[in-house]
This record gives sequence, C-alpha cells and structure tokens, in this order.
Amino acid sequence: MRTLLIAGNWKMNAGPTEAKELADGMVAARQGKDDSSDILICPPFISIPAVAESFSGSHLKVGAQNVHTEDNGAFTGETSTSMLNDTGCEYVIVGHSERREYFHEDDALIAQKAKKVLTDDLKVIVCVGEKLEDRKSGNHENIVRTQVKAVLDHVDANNADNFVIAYEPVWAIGTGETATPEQAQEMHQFIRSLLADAWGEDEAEKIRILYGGSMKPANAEELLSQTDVDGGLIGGASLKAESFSDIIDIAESI
Ligand SMILES: O=C[C@H](O)COP(=O)(O)O
Repeated sequence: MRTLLIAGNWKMNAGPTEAKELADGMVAARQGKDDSSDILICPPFISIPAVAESFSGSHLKVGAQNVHTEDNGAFTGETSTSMLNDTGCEYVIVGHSERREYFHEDDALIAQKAKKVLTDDLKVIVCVGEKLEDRKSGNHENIVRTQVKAVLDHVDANNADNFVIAYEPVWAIGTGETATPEQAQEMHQFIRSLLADAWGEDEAEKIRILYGGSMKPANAEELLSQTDVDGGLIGGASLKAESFSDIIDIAESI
C-alpha cells in the first residue's frame, strides 16, 4: 500500500510574509488530525525558511520547485541541493511543464537534476505530461514514455523509495479543465508499466505517481480513488489553507 502524497506547488506566489501566514493556516487546519498521508508544500525558494519555521514540530513537510545540478559556483540566480538540505527541504520538483516551456529545460537536463537530487539524499518529484495537441493526435503516451525513460535511464532502481512521478497533462494545468479519472488512471497505469519495465514489478509498485492539473476539493475524490493515483500535485487550490486542507481530508477518507 503506497502512502498518498498531497503536495502543494505554490509556483511564483507568496513571499515570506504571506507564506508564513498561509503555512500557519495549514498547520492550524491539520492540527489534531492524525494524517496518514504525506503532506508537502513547495513554496518559492525565498519563502522556504518561513514555511519550514511554521511547519517545524508538525507533520507537514517543505520542498522546492527546482534546483541546479552543481553544488555551488558562478551560476547567478541558482540554488543547489546542499542549500536546500540546509533549509530542511525533503523534496524537490523537477521538470515541471512551466520549467520545460518557459525556461527551455529538456529531458537531459531534467534527468541530471533528478539524479543530483537523489544523490544528495532528497526526494524527487519528476513532472511529465503531454500538451493538448499530443492528446488530440493520440500521441500522449509516446510523449510521456520519452519523458519518463529519459529520467529512468539515469536513475537506479535502488532510488525507488525517494522517487515520485507527477503526471500533469499540460492542458489541465491552471485551466480548470481536469483529466477524467479514467484518463488519469490509464496514464498512471502506463507510467507504472514503464517503471516496471525499467526497475521490475516490485519496485514499480512502491513508486508514487501523483496527478496534477486543476485538482480541487470538487474533483479530488474521483481522481484520488483511482488505483494508480497516489496523490496530487496541486497548484491553485494549494494557495488557500481551506481548499488544500479539504483535499487532504478527502485523501484521508479514501
Ligand atoms: O504543479 C502543479 C500543477 O501545475 C497544477 O496546477 P493547478 O492545480 O493550478 O492546475
């Protein structure tokens, strides 16, 4: 049985002051609840310490939205895994479609980032997902296969415990349009088959595959009930303590 992971990606929202207030609200919302799911928030880099301070002593975890592949050096504007380890981060998202699209990150770079995260004892959430035209042309599995295999070619099976995939169809991100539960299950099952091909059935069964793309309290139950949907990577609905907490309640009831 895989532990569900409910992860919030705040993207470029909430500076330290706002982040602290929002994180305090989440701690208050989960206080006294005996959550069995893993709960994670990935704020902007600059707000990670504020969120970590707020979460200390609670069961909520903090992560990052991106990372560089080197430890340190002349890389203006970048942040390394050792810096993230110093702030109490446990997870790092890599390969989000917004990084692929706006920052031109390709599969090779994303694979390098994933490897670096795992090497430095952090957990990685690798994002994959097709664009609308790929879905319409029926090419969605080929796109996702290429994205997943690019990373698996560089990561060993013994990292399975620290390896998470997020399937985020690009056409569902921030659009209000969600994959149907059937579409999500079909793709998650396909991704698990790719993991099994690379690492064997036993390891593939351990790996959490999150769904992301307009997940909210109104649709969380039908998505999270799918056999191969092991949590959510939530953007907009993670920017309010109440809606994020409502999704956690739904996860806990499944
Ligand atoms: O990382 C999160 C995803 O991009 C989903 O964002 P969204 O829930 O606002 O659609």
